[in-house]
Parts: sequence; C-alpha cells; structure tokens
Amino acid sequence: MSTEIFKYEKPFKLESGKELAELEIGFNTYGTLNKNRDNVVWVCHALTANSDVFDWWKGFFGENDYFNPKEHFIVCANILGSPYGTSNPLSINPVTGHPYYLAFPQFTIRDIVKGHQLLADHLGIKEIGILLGGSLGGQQASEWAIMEPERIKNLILIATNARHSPWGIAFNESQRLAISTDRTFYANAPDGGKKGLKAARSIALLSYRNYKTYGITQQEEKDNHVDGYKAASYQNYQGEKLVNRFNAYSYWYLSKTMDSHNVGRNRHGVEKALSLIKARTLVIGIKSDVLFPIEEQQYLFQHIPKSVFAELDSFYGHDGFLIETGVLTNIITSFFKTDVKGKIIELQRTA
Ligand SMILES: CC(=O)SCCNC(=O)CCNC(=O)[C@H](O)C(C)(C)COP(=O)(O)OP(=O)(O)OC[C@H]1O[C@@H](n2cnc3c(N)ncnc32)[C@H](O)[C@@H]1OP(=O)(O)O
Ligand SMILES: N[C@@H](CCO)C(=O)O
Repeated sequence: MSTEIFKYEKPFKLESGKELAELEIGFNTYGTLNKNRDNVVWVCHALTANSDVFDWWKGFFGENDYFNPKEHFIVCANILGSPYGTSNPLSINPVTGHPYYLAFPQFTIRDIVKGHQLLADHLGIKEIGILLGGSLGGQQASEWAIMEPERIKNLILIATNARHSPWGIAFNESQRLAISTDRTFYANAPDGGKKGLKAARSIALLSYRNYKTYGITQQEEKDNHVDGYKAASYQNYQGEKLVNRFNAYSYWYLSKTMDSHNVGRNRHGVEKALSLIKARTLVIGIKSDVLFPIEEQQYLFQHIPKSVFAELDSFYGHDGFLIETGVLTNIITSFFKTDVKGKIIELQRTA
C-alpha cells in the first residue's frame, strides 16, 4: 500500500506560537468511506512506526483481521516530526532551502493532532467511528477526543497515559543524553547521531520489555562463557535496526513531544480535561508494562465518563500492545458487543 502525501501550503501554527511555513503529511488509507460516512477507523501510531498500519499491526489490521477494508475506512497518518512522509527535522525548510535539523521547532501532541484534523477535513471525514492508539498513539487519541469530543464516537486507548510521568521523562532524557554524547549529532547531516541513536534505542528497549521478557527470550544456552551474551547481542541488533530506518533528529524531537504530553495543560487540570471526552471509551492496560504502568490506564478509566477498562495479560511488557494482536482482537470484540463481559473487567469507580 503506497503512502500518499497531503500538502498544507499555508503556515502551520504550533502550540508554542512558532510556525512551520508549510506542512506535509504522509498517510495511508484502506477501504472506502461508506455512504453514511460512519465507518472510519483512525489509527494514531507510536514513536517510530509509520502510516502503513497493515505492515506494523498485522493480525489486528489486515484483509481478514478485526479491522479490515471490507467493513472499515481505515486511516493512519505519519505523525509530525517522523520521517515517513511527514514534515520532520530532515525536511527542507522552505525559508532557508536547507534541512531544519535542530532548527525544527519543538511541537506537542496537540500539534500532531492538529495535523491529523487538517487531514481528516481534507478527506471529508466528519465523524470518526473508532479512534485508537497505543503509547504515544494513545496520547494523540486522548488529546483528539478532548479537542473534538463530538467528532470521536468510540475511543480505544492502549498502554498510554493522560500526562507523561517523571519516570517516562527520565527514560527519554537518558536516551537524549546518549544521543548528545555523539558529536556527529551536531554536524547537521542526515546520519548525524547514529551511534547515539543506537544507544538510545537500547535504553528504550529496557522500558518496552522487562526482566521476565529478557529472562526468557535472551537466556543463555551455555553457562561456561564470560562474554558475548545473547542479551548484549540483542541490544546491539535492535539499536542498529532502528538506526537503519530512522534518524536521531526525529527521535530527539518526538521524545520531547512525549515528555510534554499533559491533557490538562491550560484546561484546568487533567481530570477536568478527561471529563470532556464524550466518546464511548475502552482503556486497555498491560500488567507487565513498566513504562506506562497499569495504574496510568486505571486513572484514565476512572476519569473518562463513558469508559470500560480491560487488562491485557502479556509477557512482553509495554510492546505487548504491538505484539498481542489476538488478545487485543478478543478484548475489542467484547467491547463492541452490547453485553460487555468476558475479558472486559469493569472496575468500580471511586468517584
Ligand atoms: C520500514 C520499517 O521497517 S517499518 C518498522 C515498523 N516498526 C514499527 O512500526 C515500530 C513498532 N514496532 C516495534 O517496535 C517492533 O517491531 C515490535 C515491538 C512490534 C516487535 O519487535 P521485533 O524487533 O520485531 O521483535 P523482537 O524484539 O522479538 O526481536 C526480534 C528480532 O531480533 C533478533 N534477535 C533476537 N534475539 C537476538 C539476539 N540475541 N541477537 C541478535 N538478534 C536477535 C531476531 O532475529 C529478530 O530479528 P528481525 O527483526 O530481523 O527478524
Ligand atoms: N516500540 C514502539 C515504541 C513503544 O511505544 C515503537 O518503536 O514505536
């Protein structure tokens, strides 16, 4: 499926007051908008993914999966700052004629959503039947449901939070420290900061998985060696894998964007902001997630008015939201049945 580009040829004003002279957004669609225009499924992707949701969320999105083009009009847009078709630090700044690199303005989750809104308008989408996302994708989805409560009918938030935690910010800062020790990052070249990015991904993986995941997937078969461990090889491999498909500048900016996520900013606090959501909402938490602990999703559930909570039991930790497509399908099937039982756990509200 090829990625299309939407060009917004006017200044795009950011939450900070700064602006981009123009904006490009890479996006994919699957299926067709029906006559009633009520079959839209909009996916907000996480940190390093792209708009081809059929590629990275296989088993959940596909010809014969829960979300399929026969029933749904599926849209996924590459997020602001990411290098898969959308304006990002490696794009040419039309004002200077050179790539932005570190002159790219800092942006927020709200700015990413503002870009999604422009694209939705361009595609003639008035109503979003189901808006969903995990992690940074869930941060966008919750923001959007607050920014346009009437437009979003159903909302699915997975392994995400209402405000990024000090713990999450500390992980991101540690990754940026790794990038900043790589002097090539300041050289303004497309491959600047590659070694730093590799170290950053290695740090990030520790938060995406956990002790148990490594204990099982990276267990040594032999016990008589003193170096060259599987876990070490895995960290190197994963770091290189990201370096080969991403860039340090986008990673730097997107990690800052995650840090500033706070649905309560300028809205009289987080609880007040969440109370504005009108969509019927499914919040899914992963028990083994150390980056977005399940308490964060329980909090969302407690404060989003029409919400249901489900626990996803995965041994993968945070990345379980990308991997456990079978369980996700079961949970969502239950959510959309009128009789909400089975894997859906309805918690008692405290307020
Ligand atoms: C253009 C593109 O590439 S699109 C990229 C799409 N990526 C995204 O959308 C981002 C979201 N996705 C992700 O974060 C990840 O892909 C996840 C979480 C879904 C899955 O992670 P994966 O890396 O596929 O799985 P996992 O952690 O099990 O690692 C498996 C890989 O590590 C390798 N590996 C496992 N153990 C070791 C080891 N000890 N030493 C070296 N390599 C190892 C495997 O051979 C495998 O390699 P492969 O990816 O080349 O097949
Ligand atoms: N593994 C995810 C980040 C975790 O939310 C990604 O690379 O996009």
